[in-house]
Amino acid sequence: MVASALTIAGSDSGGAAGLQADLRTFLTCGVHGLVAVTAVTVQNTLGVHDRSDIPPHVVAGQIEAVAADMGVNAAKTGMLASGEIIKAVAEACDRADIGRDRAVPFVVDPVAASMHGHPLFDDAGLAALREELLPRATVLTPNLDEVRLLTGLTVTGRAEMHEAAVALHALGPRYVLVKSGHLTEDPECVDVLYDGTDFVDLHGPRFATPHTHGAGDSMASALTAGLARGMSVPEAARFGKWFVSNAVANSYPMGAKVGPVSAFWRLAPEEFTPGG
Ligand SMILES: Nc1ncnc2c1ncn2[C@@H]1O[C@H](COP(=O)(O)OP(=O)(O)O)[C@@H](O)[C@H]1O
Ligand SMILES: Cc1ncc(COP(=O)(O)O)c(N)n1
Repeated sequence: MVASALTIAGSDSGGAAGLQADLRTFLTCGVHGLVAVTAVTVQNTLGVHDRSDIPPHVVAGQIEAVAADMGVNAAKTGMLASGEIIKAVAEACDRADIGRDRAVPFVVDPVAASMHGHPLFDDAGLAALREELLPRATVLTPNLDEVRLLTGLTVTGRAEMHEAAVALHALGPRYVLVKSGHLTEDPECVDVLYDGTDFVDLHGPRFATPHTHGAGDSMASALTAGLARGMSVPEAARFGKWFVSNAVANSYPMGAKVGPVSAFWRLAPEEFTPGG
């Protein structure tokens, strides 16, 4: 049986982040990708220039249609665009048995802004994220900007990442995975997983590349793929960290500013020989 993973996310026309990064990661991690599109962004390496949100009932409909017919082994969120979409997602996830303490593990990546600083949801979205999604999350995967938005804590070092994980765990998720990409002074890139009792430090090198667009989405979607394939949360977190470290190591320039991380590093070399 091929496992399936669902991403509930926005489209990035630049193909670096959003549902495009998620589907590419699912593919290279050997799971079938299912999608509930929340918004279409007009985006390139310079920023998010425009967007159109999908009606909430259409977002919910996509989740329920694939869950009822095809089955979902794990699900994740990315850009959720608005409070109304978040409420519709929460209700659809309940109907599809997605969420902590339910059959289908749920990774909530609390994407609040693009790396260029453009907001990807409004104030109502932040309130709905706290009330509706954090308590439903099997794993919450914030970056350090999202930590500040959700807790008010400013993290400048590894010890503070542990404090932030404790504060976030109190908001309802089963596990918290705090991502360390923004601690640019740290020679290593150590993410932290916390289950309410124990901390697991996920070690990895810090690569000196400016091209990290889509790193967060790739980490969360590899983690989701691991869960879909039956890994435990700590195992899937290690898998996600391993996947994204390689994706950052193989990132490439494209466009005027920050280029994408690569999911290609897992693909086999081209075997077709023209005329052969
Ligand atoms: N320069 C880097 N070298 C190695 N890993 C990185 C680097 N930047 C980010 N990562 C990894 O990519 C993932 C995303 O990190 P982060 O940048 O904090 O999130 P986001 O992309 O959501 O802002 C994390 O697992 C982090 O450890
Ligand atoms: C549609 C969409 N979803 C998510 C992100 C966040 O990714 P990043 O932090 O790499 O900009 C994005 N820029 N666009």
